[in-house]
Amino acid sequence: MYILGLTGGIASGKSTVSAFLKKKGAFVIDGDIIARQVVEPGKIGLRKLKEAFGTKIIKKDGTLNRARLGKIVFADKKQLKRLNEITGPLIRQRVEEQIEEARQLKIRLLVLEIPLLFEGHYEKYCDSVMTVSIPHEVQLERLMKRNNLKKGEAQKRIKTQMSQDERNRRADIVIDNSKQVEETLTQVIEWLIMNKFA
Ligand SMILES: CC(C)(COP(=O)(O)OP(=O)(O)OC[C@H]1O[C@@H](n2cnc3c(N)ncnc32)[C@H](O)[C@@H]1O)[C@@H](O)C(=O)NCCC(=O)NCCS
Ligand SMILES: Nc1ncnc2c1ncn2[C@@H]1O[C@H](COP(=O)(O)OP(=O)(O)OP(=O)(O)O)[C@@H](O)[C@H]1O
Repeated sequence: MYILGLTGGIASGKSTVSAFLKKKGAFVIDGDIIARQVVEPGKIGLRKLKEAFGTKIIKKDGTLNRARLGKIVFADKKQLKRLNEITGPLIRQRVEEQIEEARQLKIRLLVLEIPLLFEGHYEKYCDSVMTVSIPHEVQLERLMKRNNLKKGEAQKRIKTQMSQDERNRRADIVIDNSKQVEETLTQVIEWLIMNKFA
């Protein structure tokens, strides 16, 4: 089984690329989905978050108030560290389990889509790492639009992550997503063909 790591800054286009890879037959493990599952009602993750951040981050229906927690952690590094210490190990455990499940299924191409791939050293599970890259201004614009954030808030979120230059330096493949989606997917197809997955 070939494991391709897929990463990129917030709103860079990872989901766009991974949806395409899925369409082309890859099996995708999505870090953002796992991050949501580990804090579902009844899970130990949610209990720990409640202990750390208080009941103000829990909605009336018992689910996590993601917008409220996001406001707290993306404005304060210490709080973000606290969040990561709680969710990080839970996410890693599920990722490792899902990699094993994929091995049993004899999957040929497994995509590990993890926003904080290098920060969490997930490259150690991967045969190679692809990063989706866009200029800072485009990233800011797409993030503000998608998450309905003010410029300052969007800038803060971007700043909590590794710089794009650093990520591009560490990755094996850099996909430019600054133009039309079709142009982005052409680069992905080229990689699939070169590596005999298409
Ligand atoms: C803070 C939370 C509640 C905000 O929820 P929200 O629905 O607004 O965002 P969502 O989960 O869809 O994440 C959107 C993007 O934010 C960025 N992001 C998420 N968590 C983090 C983090 N801890 N550090 C830096 N960037 C992050 C990623 O680029 C991610 O793709 C949520 O992101 C969370 O629980 N984060 C901790 C889990 C985690 O580390 N997720 C990353 C997956 S490896
Ligand atoms: N080439 C493109 N041109 C214009 N808009 C794009 C392009 N690629 C992606 N987008 C838009 O930018 C936003 C971010 O894309 P996407 O959700 O794929 O990024 P992501 O890296 O998965 O984000 P996150 O990690 O924050 O969840 C989306 O609203 C998407 O529709």
